[in-house]
Parts: sequence; C-alpha cells; structure tokens
Amino acid sequence: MATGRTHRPATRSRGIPEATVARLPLYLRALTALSERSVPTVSSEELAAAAGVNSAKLRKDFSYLGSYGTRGVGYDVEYLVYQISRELGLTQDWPVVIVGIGNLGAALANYGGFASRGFRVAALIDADPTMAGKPVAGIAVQHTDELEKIIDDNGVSIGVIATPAGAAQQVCDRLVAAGITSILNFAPTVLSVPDGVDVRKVDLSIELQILAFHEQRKAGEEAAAEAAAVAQVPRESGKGPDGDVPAVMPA
Ligand SMILES: NC(=O)c1ccc[n+]([C@@H]2O[C@H](COP(=O)([O-])OP(=O)(O)OC[C@H]3O[C@@H](n4cnc5c(N)ncnc54)[C@H](O)[C@@H]3O)[C@@H](O)[C@H]2O)c1
Repeated sequence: MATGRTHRPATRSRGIPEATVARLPLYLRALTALSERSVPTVSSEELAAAAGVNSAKLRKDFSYLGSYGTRGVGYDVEYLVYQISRELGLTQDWPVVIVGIGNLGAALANYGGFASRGFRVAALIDADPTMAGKPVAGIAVQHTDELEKIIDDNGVSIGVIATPAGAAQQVCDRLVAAGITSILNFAPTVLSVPDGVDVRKVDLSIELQILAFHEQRKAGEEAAAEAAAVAQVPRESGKGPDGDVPAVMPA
C-alpha cells in the first residue's frame, strides 16, 4: 500500500538493497502468522506464496540476511522472525508521535497494530486548542505549542503527519527541527526534507486510482473480446438474423 520515497541510496550501508528492505515487512507479516500457529519451519515456496513474492527473489533477499535455510527442511520460523525483526530495528521500542488528530489521526491512534509491532504512540498532537486534554485511544491530546518539548521528552524519532495538506509542510519542518528523522506522511502533498530525513508517503486514493486504471483496462478488454466474438459468429451467406431475410439488400 505504501508509496514511498526515502532520502537514502538504493543500497543501505550494510549492503541490503532498498527493494529487499521493502519486502522484509511482507515476510515478517507472513512469518508472524505462521509463528502464531506454532508452525516450526517453512519452505521458501510456501513463505513466498504467503508473502506474495517470487520464491527466487525471497531466497536472494534472505541471502542478504545470511539466512539460507536447510535443504529439505526450510527456514526456522522463529529464528527468521528474530532475524528480520532485528534487521528492521523492531527489537527495540520506537516512540511515535501523531500530529493531526482528526478522523485519520484518531483512527491511527486507535490502531492496535502499531504497539504489537514495537511502535508505541508516545503522544497525540493537534493545533485545535479545544482538543487539548481530550483523550483519544486513552491518550490525552496535546497542543502543537508543546510539539518540540514532547519530542525531546520522549526521545521520539518517528513522526506521523495526519493534518490537512496545507499544514503538512509546516508541521514537517517543525518535526525535523525538533529532531525527527523519519516521517510517515498521510497528507496528500509532497514534503521537502533535508538529507538524512526519511519520508514515507501513504495515499489510499492513489492505490484506488491504480485499481480504477486496471478496472478500466479490464472493462476495455472484455468489450473488445465481446466485439471479437460477435464478429466471429458464422452467418449464412445472404441471410439476415432470422435466416430468411437478407441482412443487407443487394444494391
Ligand atoms: N493517505 C491516505 O490514504 C489518507 C486517507 C484519509 C485522509 N488522508 C489525509 O489525512 C489528513 C487528515 O484527514 P482527516 O480526515 O483526519 O482530516 P480532519 O479534518 O478530520 O483532521 C485534521 C486534523 O488536523 C488538525 N490540524 C490542522 N492543522 C494542524 C497543524 N498545523 N498542526 C497540527 N494539527 C493540525 C486539525 O485540527 C484536525 O484535528 C488529510 O490531509 C487527508 O487528506 C489521507
């Protein structure tokens, strides 16, 4: 779902390509599901299918982690969960702030999947003074006046922007000035950030537009197939649809 842009080279410092990094969460999600079912080992084919990735690509990706599996047995699920979590930096707790606590920000704050993956929502921040002190997902919303202090006090390095597009750059600038080096941006705008700051952008409407494109193409292909089928219907020479009336009168 994420359409991302980062300010990092295509290959990370430890030699893991960015495309592999982008697939690690897919493997981790599939492996976590296996782990929850107490499945001890998994073959590259099974895991690739569960993650929606080609199995040769999976084996190549895992070779960057130094994980080659055992022939005839496959990969040890628990160990792979640990390896990928460690590679993604998920073996430590990441405090996150969400800025803009409207419909989306509140939904994100309520999403239990962050905490279970090591992302602790440390603070919720909004510019609306009437929201200050109101609890959302059990956390009192704080006013943007306190943004810098909140980030400093909580050692936050990841910020989530869920404000209207018009406010996003200004919020981004304040987050970066306060020491944030990773931003997840939900606002439909392109953010400018200095080198060393990673931005990932999530835009569900872009995903829907891509689906609309494919739907349109499928509809076009169906229409073309129908037209081709109609064109191929054998006709008796000189007869109309009823078989007795000429479709086209001779000139
Ligand atoms: N990426 C996606 O898939 C996706 C999906 C839905 C919405 N959005 C986007 O997310 C954003 C929020 O949508 P919403 O429906 O929650 O809007 P909303 O109007 O319900 O909430 C916006 C919140 O941001 C606060 N805000 C405004 N300016 C601020 C500032 N400078 N600092 C801090 N807080 C500020 C407002 O007080 C409000 O509480 C919009 O930009 C919207 O387009 C993205």
